Amino acid sequence: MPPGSAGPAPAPGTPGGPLTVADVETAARGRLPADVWDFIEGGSRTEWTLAANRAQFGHWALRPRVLVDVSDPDPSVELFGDRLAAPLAVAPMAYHELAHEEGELATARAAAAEGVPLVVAAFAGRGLEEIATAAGGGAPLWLQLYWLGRKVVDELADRAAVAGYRALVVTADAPRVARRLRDVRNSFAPPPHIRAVNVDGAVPPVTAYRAAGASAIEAQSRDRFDPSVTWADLARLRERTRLPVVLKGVLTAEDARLAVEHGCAAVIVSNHGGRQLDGALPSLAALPEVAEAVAGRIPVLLDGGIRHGSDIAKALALGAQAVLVGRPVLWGLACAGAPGAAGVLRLLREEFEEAMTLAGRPRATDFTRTAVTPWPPPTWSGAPGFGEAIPEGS
Ligand SMILES: Cc1cc2nc3c(=O)[nH]c(=O)nc-3n(C[C@H](O)[C@H](O)[C@H](O)COP(=O)(O)O)c2cc1C
Ligand SMILES: CC(C)CC(=O)C(=O)O
Repeated sequence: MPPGSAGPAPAPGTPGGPLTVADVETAARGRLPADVWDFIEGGSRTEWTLAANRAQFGHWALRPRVLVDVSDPDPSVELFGDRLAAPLAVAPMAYHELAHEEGELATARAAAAEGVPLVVAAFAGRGLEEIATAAGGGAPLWLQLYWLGRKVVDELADRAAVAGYRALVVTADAPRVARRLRDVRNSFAPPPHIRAVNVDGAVPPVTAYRAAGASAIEAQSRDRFDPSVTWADLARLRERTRLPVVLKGVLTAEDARLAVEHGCAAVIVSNHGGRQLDGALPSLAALPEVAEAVAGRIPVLLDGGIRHGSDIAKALALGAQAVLVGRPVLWGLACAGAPGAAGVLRLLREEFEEAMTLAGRPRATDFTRTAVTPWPPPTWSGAPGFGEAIPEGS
């Protein structure tokens, strides 16, 4: 069944529509071909990191304050000179047309409707200029880059600046794409009509790497990603562009300090949604050490496993200024195109606003370290083990 062929499912916020991100996930599953579902949903190798990302939110509890005036909660935050409606952005994801035929154009409209940034992937299926037109100035756009050689990176960076993008996001955790067993079993390749148009010409289409018993995406990355890049390349890019350069895929204090020293405008604490180094620590677990190392010098963002407004609150309390959300946006797209993706973003913002109100923290910046406590308390015997799975849909 091609995506969207069953007609749109109700978007979150519409009568009878999904009430949670988990509801959207369930609805999306029935609407996507099995191999596309696996590509979106899956992680690398044993998928331990994928599960641990989610589980880690269950190891912190919110500490609500009472009798605070919460009559006018304000979830907005500022990043790179733009005011965001919530401390939320759409994480970069390749090939949105896998979820909906309008692809990134629909996502751009959704982000604009909700007033949050969209990070456009280097492997987007639509031109970065037409995505900017679809956003219509309503959403700040940031462009994600892979190390595809200096010429490609420079050209994309220049095009982004001309098209009004507000930042570059350099993904550092993928010298090549990890082995994702679901994609290997499915011999996964995107269908030929879905093309990474912004890098076409410079990179052979992913379908050229289609082979039985292999992931075409992994094969393409082994052929075309440059695994020799270092901090010096990042510094060179930063000197060359006037856009802020954000480093995505930082999980340690050491790399956070280097990112600051090399002039990064922000770091994104991320393990690529459990799709790269399996066994890497969950992003929420890495957040406190990164925030401490950065010490307020640049913004710290986080992605991986954000599924509830309370997850956003916990991430902010542990040192993030904002979070990015990945898969849920594709689920929303698969269900109902732009309104579906917008509905997911709105749901997360509304849940976050509720958490602010009920936790007695009326501004996003009120979620400081005292807003959370480890759970269960470390002294408890029989505390669940680190990384223990939490129930499906929680
Ligand atoms: C289908 C899919 C494609 C992705 N493509 C990219 C990409 O092209 N570049 C990138 O930096 N990260 C990519 N990511 C990782 C996301 O940016 C993000 O780190 C991750 O999805 C966050 O976790 P979450 O899905 O649990 O919210 C992708 C993730 C998914 C699910
Ligand atoms: C085209 C791929 C490299 C996209 C990606 O980063 C991912 O699937 O996680």
